[in-house]
Amino acid sequence: MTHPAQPKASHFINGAYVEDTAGTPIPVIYAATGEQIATVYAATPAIVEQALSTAKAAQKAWAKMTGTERGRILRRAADIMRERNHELSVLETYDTGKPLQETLVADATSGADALEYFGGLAGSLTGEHIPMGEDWVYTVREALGLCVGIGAWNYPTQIACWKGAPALACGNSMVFKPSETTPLCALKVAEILHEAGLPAGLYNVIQGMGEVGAALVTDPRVDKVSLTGSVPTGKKVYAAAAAGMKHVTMELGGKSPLIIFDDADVENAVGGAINGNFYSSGQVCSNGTRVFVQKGIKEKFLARLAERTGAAVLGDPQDEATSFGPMVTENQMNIVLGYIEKGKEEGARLICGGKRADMPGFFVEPTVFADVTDDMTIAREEIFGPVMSVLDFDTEEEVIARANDTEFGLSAGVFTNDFSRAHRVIGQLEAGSCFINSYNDAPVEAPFGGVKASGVGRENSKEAIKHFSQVKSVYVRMGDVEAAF
Ligand SMILES: NC(=O)c1ccc[n+]([C@@H]2O[C@H](COP(=O)([O-])OP(=O)(O)OC[C@H]3O[C@@H](n4cnc5c(N)ncnc54)[C@H](O)[C@@H]3O)[C@@H](O)[C@H]2O)c1
Repeated sequence: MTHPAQPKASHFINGAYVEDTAGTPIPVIYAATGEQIATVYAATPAIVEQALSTAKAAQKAWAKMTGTERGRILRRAADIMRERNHELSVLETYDTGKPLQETLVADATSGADALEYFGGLAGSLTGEHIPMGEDWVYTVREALGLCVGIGAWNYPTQIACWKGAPALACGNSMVFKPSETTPLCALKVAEILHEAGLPAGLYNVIQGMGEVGAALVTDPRVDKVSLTGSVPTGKKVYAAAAAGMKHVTMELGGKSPLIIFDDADVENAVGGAINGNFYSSGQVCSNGTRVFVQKGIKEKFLARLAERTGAAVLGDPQDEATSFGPMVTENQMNIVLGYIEKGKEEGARLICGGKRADMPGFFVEPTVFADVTDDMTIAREEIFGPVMSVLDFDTEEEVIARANDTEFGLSAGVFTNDFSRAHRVIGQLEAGSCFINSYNDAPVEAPFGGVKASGVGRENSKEAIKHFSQVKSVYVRMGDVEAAF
């Protein structure tokens, strides 16, 4: 019998599901059991061509509609997503292995927030009037044209919406390629957008590995590329886009610092460290995986952290009582286990976890290492799994320098009851998305993105509008033209 997660077809192009079994088969494996639940096929060159030519042809008429008309469709899609939240959350759990307890509140919900927010903004996208004496300049905010979105595997619904919603609000069309690891959810986003009244051809989803992504990025018809992925992929995609002088948004990886001062509330700091390391089994780009704890609070912090981490419920992710799911793939599990072994070898002190869980599926226990030093591999490289490194520090000045000593700059957090210190420290941290006495909140109203190797541009908020549109300026002369001859 066909599994309920199996989509109607692999691709969604020009308002309809499209299949082409000539492409490489991509098995969809449910991470909690290891069983294959669906198959999709990578886009062939013919499918890539169909998606790009459709998106190119549909864009101009869409950009001519008023923002309010475009926004109404996005807001209708948001309503449909909320009505179907349960069904979409179950699918997100099949796609990623993340527990339903999380997906019910984080994924389709966040996707719907983006559609609603950018739907609301669409009618307000205007230019400026700049007086120049008798003359004047006016500016017009215009769409970029055809945008490509490329997704990572940790938030397939959210990423499809965080890229699609602002792109469409500004009058662009999009071809979205989900990660080959989680190909299912973006198809539902496309289906819902069209059900809400989106004209055919404006939001297309095609499947495939890196080479399909590369074919999209290098196509001369494409005006902008928005990637969520790792730093090595980001470097390749950014370079390919630069060769065609295309706009980019790069949402890449991190190794973010979370700094806990002696005067912090211990329960809140432990809660922040758990949210910043173990949510989605640690598969979150903004995670605060270098937890710097001031020496006076260290043992108290570690004791409560170990106690509370012991309360994680590993199990069937479709059971709402489960609070901690598997790694997305067997390969990702092995990468994470490799880092855990490195941590042990390099002399970090294991506080809890530290191995594969004794159950089916790709589960790794939530793991905490203490006495981690700055030069250890687990403190330097992005692990993308449930491995928290706790490092000691003495002074504010010292911790700021150590926190910034990384190529990454996605996020940073500070826990302290001294608010002048909180703002002083955050002001000196090299990171794009920061938190004070909290961690990993990502509301659509707040800009999200990184500095240094963690990325270029911002998603969400009004900032995203700037990255999916461009400004035309028009000088208007009221008098005669003076010329030299
Ligand atoms: N900053 C953010 O918003 C954010 C959010 C989630 C994940 N991430 C990062 O994503 C990474 C994990 O995701 P992943 O393993 O899927 O990343 P990845 O870099 O392996 O792949 C990302 C996407 O890029 C595609 N791709 C690969 N090579 C390509 C090429 N040459 N041209 C075009 N596309 C190509 C892949 O098929 C996939 O869809 C982590 O580093 C994580 O930190 C960042």
